Amino acid sequence: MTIEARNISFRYGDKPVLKEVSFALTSGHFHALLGPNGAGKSTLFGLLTRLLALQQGDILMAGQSLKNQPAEAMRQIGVVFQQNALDLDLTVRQNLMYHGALHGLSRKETRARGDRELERFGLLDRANDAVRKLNGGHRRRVEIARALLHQPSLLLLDEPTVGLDVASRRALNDHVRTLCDDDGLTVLWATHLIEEVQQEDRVLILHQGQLLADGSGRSICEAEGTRDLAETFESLTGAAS
Ligand SMILES: Nc1ncnc2c1ncn2[C@@H]1O[C@H](COP(=O)(O)OP(=O)(O)OP(=O)(O)O)[C@@H](O)[C@H]1O
Repeated sequence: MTIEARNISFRYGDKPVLKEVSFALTSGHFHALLGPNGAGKSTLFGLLTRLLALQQGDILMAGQSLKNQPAEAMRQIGVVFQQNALDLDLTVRQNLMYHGALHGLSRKETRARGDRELERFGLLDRANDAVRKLNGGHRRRVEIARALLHQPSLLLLDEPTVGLDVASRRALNDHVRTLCDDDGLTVLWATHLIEEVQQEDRVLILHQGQLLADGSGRSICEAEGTRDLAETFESLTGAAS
């Protein structure tokens, strides 16, 4: 189950921001969408999540066209946006129950799935706490648990570690990798932080709206003749990591 972007171009007014971007993700893998600030990552996320309307090209989610079968396509994805989108005054479980209801899941089903996710995330004992009492890393975990409630095959995360300390960033990144290994989830993780990307990852480097590299971290470095991804990123984008 994968995402395929076909020839995506996008402009704000007369300003081109994405230029003929095409890629196909590999099922069950962790993909890093790496780009400096302003590269167009959030715009691409906006298109993948239908916050923005496609202007040119199409996106297939597990084979469903965003243009022609938007409801079916959207059911395939779970999304974690850059900004925290939980209700701080509701408990962890209430946040999950509400999301389950939005997806048409029964209360029983939502509770069972929610508890299973919370347990995996080591947060089941916090289910009845108001989200406000959780630290930033735990709040993000609850958001991921919520994004997985309707059992999507694809998980999209837009700079999910913004505002977290180094240890929480690493824990979150490791956790999402485990989801790929354990559940066969296909992940697209947007970031401008090279330390969140590993040589084994599929890496898509976006710069000024163009996809400059697409392949395993290792193969991209070999093609560029660089020692590591940090050097590759700097040589392709001019951005120091
Ligand atoms: N609503 C908008 N109207 C006009 N220009 C915009 C708008 N949103 C973004 N842009 C511009 O589009 C370009 C790409 O922005 P985008 O937010 O997609 O990049 P990004 O890679 O996500 O960067 P960041 O990490 O800073 O969010 C930037 O030059 C930005 O200034």
